[in-house]
Amino acid sequence: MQAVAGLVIGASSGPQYLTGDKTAIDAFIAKFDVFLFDCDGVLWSGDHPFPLIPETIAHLRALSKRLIFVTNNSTKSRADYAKKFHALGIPCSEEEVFGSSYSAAVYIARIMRLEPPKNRVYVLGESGVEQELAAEGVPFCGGTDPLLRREMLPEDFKRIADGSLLDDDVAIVLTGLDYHPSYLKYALGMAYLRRGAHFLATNTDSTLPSAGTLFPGAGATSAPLVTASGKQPLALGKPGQAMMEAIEGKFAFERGRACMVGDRLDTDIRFGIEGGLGGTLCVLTGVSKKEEFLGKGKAVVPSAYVDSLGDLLG
Ligand SMILES: O=C(O)[C@H](O)[C@H](O)COP(=O)(O)O
Ligand SMILES: [Mg+2]
Repeated sequence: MQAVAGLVIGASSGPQYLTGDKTAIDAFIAKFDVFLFDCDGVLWSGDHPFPLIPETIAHLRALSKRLIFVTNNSTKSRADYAKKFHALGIPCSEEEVFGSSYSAAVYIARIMRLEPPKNRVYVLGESGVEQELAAEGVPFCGGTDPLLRREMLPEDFKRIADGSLLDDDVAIVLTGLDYHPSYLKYALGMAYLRRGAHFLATNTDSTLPSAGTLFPGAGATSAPLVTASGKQPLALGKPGQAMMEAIEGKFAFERGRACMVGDRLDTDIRFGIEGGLGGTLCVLTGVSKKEEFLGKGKAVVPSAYVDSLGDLLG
């Protein structure tokens, strides 16, 4: 069974527990041609891969499964991720990575298509966002600009109010996971939103699983701007279906033969279920715990779950 509140799909026998059951694991894998893999909390925790990840990925490739790595972590570009995969010994090509920073850049460049010069993006986030915007030819400012990594000075209030510190070509404010937030960066973001800029986010995950624990996520680093502006951003990562359409457009797969593998119910599993995928697999090495989906009346329930991704080796 997999479900989102009010929408129940398949037999109501609850999610299948696969760990240790080789027959069930092989039968589950055989149902799918394509696996969409979340990254943080599934493949690794920060820079620490979970056990047997390279072997599991190689096993699925040997079964001719197509693999797409779908992460909400916007701090890295697809090129950065290909390097990380390589460094961790996980076979993967840049083409197989689809991150929320890429999703946002594609949405801005190919869907919004704002006319220059008033098409610049003010970024609250890290270099992954900037790299993907640059790859799509979208101009940007803010982000990793070292001039913004400083204290807010008294004269900054006046210069933001009179517009002399603002870029008149900014038409979009885009937030992502930001490891360098500052009052100045929020004040500039607020000023652009008050001027009518579109408010977008790569993702709004509340927490980031890393080093075996949880840290503030992208949603936490953009929250001050949400509170100050009273506006909610359009999120272009999971569980948003704009990302699913973009992935399907790029990889052309049959949704019924695809499985979403993730550690987070409100992003990964919801993404797979609302996307009408054939199945969802929850991995218990990250954010969500089995108590959150076992038992009656649970809002988001995966098709199956394992303790760790390496359990798929049986
Ligand atoms: O705060 C964040 O951005 C998220 O915690 C992080 O992006 C999650 O990445 P994912 O699990 O989708 O790879
Ligand atoms: Mg995750």
